[in-house]
Amino acid sequence: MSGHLLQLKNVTRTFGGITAVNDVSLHVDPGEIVSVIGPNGAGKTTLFNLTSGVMPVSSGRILINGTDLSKVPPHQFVTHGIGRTFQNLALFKHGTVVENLLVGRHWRMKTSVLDAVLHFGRARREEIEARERVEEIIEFLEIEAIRDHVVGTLSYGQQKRVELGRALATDPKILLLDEIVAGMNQEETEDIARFILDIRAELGIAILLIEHDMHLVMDISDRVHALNFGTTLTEGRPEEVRSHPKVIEAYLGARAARGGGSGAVAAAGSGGL
Ligand SMILES: Nc1ncnc2c1ncn2[C@@H]1O[C@H](COP(=O)(O)OP(=O)(O)OP(=O)(O)O)[C@@H](O)[C@H]1O
Repeated sequence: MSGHLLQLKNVTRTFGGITAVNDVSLHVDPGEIVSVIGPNGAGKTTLFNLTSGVMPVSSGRILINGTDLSKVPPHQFVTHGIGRTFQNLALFKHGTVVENLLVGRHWRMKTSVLDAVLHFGRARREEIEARERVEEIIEFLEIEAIRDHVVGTLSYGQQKRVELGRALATDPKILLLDEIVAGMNQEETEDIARFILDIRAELGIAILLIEHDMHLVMDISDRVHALNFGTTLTEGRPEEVRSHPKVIEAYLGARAARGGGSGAVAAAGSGGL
């Protein structure tokens, strides 16, 4: 058994002729905040999709607390403690904040519909627990004022916070955050940074994040894993990775290929890469 909370061992994913993720190994220990960085197309989202069970690996292994997830059906990754947010909001826009958070909770509840009929008492207890947990998360994320608002009417920053809440409602051991601050203003970004640190400190949840915002990466990460063309460039403490020649080259190469700077490159540049 490995001592790591999450461990990816030589993970590869191909799409036809494209190797989106190529022999990547990484780990996250309890209480750690680890970031995955890399220019557009580096394989970050694919790596997240593999880690959260959205798609299977072509080869390699993913372990959580030493348990190999290769035989675990995708929808059960969540019951093994892997929670995530998505790059494009994946909330139920017509539902309220509370309803969206309850959906997250239900993803990990044990009671099936048949169980609910046969064991009404247990189902009811779980439902009460779910509502209590959702209320705790609402308080934690300071979204009491919008708890009964329809999600589609909320600002983008608020919706992102609800998505964070829905992922927390699954009671993850590790939370995968896919570009959580993309499209946010500075104030919203600072709020999210604070929540990420609080999630680790107060809830004891480890975090793996994909992030283009280099200020955020440098501020909150314990370790950074840099990818390019699906392959690990380097891994280490934020300042080591930022100044690593291969990382600088990858970002400059991406900028040159694009004929300027945007997205990852601009963010990386502004972060002093
Ligand atoms: N479903 C798919 N089918 C075919 N190719 C894919 C698929 N998903 C990703 N790819 C390819 O895999 C490579 C890695 O893509 P991925 O989206 O993982 O990169 P990324 O680092 O997340 O990029 P970005 O920063 O733009 O989100 C790209 O070349 C992409 O075109």
